[in-house]
Amino acid sequence: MTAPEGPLVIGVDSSTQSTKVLVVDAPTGEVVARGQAPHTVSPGDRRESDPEEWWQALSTAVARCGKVAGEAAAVSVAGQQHGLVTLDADGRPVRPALLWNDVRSAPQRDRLLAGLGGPQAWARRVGSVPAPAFTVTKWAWLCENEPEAARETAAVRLPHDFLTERLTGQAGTDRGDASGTGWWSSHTGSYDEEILSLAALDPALLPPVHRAGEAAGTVAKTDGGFLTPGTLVATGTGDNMAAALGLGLLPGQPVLSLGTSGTVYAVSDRSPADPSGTVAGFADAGSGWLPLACTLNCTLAVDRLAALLSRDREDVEAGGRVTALPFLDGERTPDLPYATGLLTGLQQATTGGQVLQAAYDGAVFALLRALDLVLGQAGDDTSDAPLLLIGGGAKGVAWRETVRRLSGRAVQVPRAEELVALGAAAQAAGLLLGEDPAAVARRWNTADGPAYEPVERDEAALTRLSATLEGARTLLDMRH
Ligand SMILES: Nc1ncnc2c1ncn2[C@@H]1O[C@H](COP(=O)(O)OP(=O)(O)O)[C@@H](O)[C@H]1O
Ligand SMILES: O=C(CO)[C@@H](O)[C@H](O)COP(=O)(O)O
Repeated sequence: MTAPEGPLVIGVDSSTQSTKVLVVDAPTGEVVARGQAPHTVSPGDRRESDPEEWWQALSTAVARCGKVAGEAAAVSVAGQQHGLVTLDADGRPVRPALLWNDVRSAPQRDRLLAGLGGPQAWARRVGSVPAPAFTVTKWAWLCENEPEAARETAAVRLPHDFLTERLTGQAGTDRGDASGTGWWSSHTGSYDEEILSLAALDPALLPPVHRAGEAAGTVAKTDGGFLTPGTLVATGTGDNMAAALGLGLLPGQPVLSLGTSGTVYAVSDRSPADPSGTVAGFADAGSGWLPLACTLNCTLAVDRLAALLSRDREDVEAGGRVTALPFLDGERTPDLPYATGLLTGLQQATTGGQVLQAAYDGAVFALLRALDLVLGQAGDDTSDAPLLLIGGGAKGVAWRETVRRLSGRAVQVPRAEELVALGAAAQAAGLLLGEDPAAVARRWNTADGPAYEPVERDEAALTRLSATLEGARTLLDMRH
């Protein structure tokens, strides 16, 4: 079978909760088909998923797009960042992948920080101070807790590398996703041997890092023949880098993404280095950078509180003095990996709707607190730019109104949904057409959507949240 010539391309978003696939017309950006399939994440303290399930989900989601998927000339896979995928000599997972939101590697993170001379040394060297999300901390956890699994590992991959390699039969990653490992420097654009040695990871286990715009290969063969052999495969990238591409983002445009993770970021022409560790100095999927802060408790935490209160997620009420820090899974921003959720200010008159609103406030507060630092690292004036609101939560009125009230900024909600998959599609289209993927996305007008005027910032709520966070630090830092 010969590979199709286009104009269709496929963009894949293999994120925490599901795989989403879009078949897109490369010249116009029109989405002609979409498919989705869920993932399983282990409950309790572990956050693990089986990479084989991602591969199956990819096959199912492509099949759900219908026959048109077989007509695509190029494909690109974006994936949740940081996850540690360990493969044996036959390319089979040695164990389930340790995901970005698994905080069990917090003690190993602390030791790695000290081993290199503290947070400043890490920021200077690789652009980021690793959180327990970073792959390097997960590898250290594996070596310490499951040394046999570490010994059996013949290849270390990120989620999107694993899927791309399954498609092409060739190892490779990209600079965006590599910058979330902790062992690749976004300053020098190379693996850091001293850090690899500190983490006891053999560099031979790692994939080569493709340059932006390079092909990762072509579809070699797929189990169910779900993509046509010979189809071009772009490098792919991390999901946040893909969303930035999908928006055709330019410096000076801040983004707030509401998904399983909450993220705030901007693209930048300068290489970030935040010694406080709040801002990760990621590389983007092109030749620039993506200073970003990420929270662990966003849509799932608020949905969980809504479920506990037996309320619809939109059923919020204003008023009262209740304050919530919804750190149900520990938290990364602020850096409180051992935290649990906190509710304070409950009174006889407090209503369930006010408690739910407080959960939204707490989740958004954590992101907005980090946004100023992100924009400081990016270094571009964003004062006139609306905050671009994306991710599954951007569909919700309660999320949008909370962001407006606590930020005091204008907000724009792109009409295009699935910006991660669209960014991957733009990468595939860029490869097919020989164009810059971000320029392709700008031509597709993916950021267009309703704009909402600024409203007065709710300083009283922000002050209450700051005071609660500072007052409860000891409690939130306590190991349970
Ligand atoms: N209409 C909606 N209103 C508010 N939130 C929504 C809506 N639809 C989906 N969501 C939220 O979106 C989240 C998934 O977001 P998404 O960005 O797809 O996640 P992921 O991080 O897995 O990519 C769900 O946890 C859900 O809470
Ligand atoms: O850890 C980060 C960013 O550093 C997360 O943003 C992950 O990339 C997971 O993303 P989602 O599944 O929530 O999209």
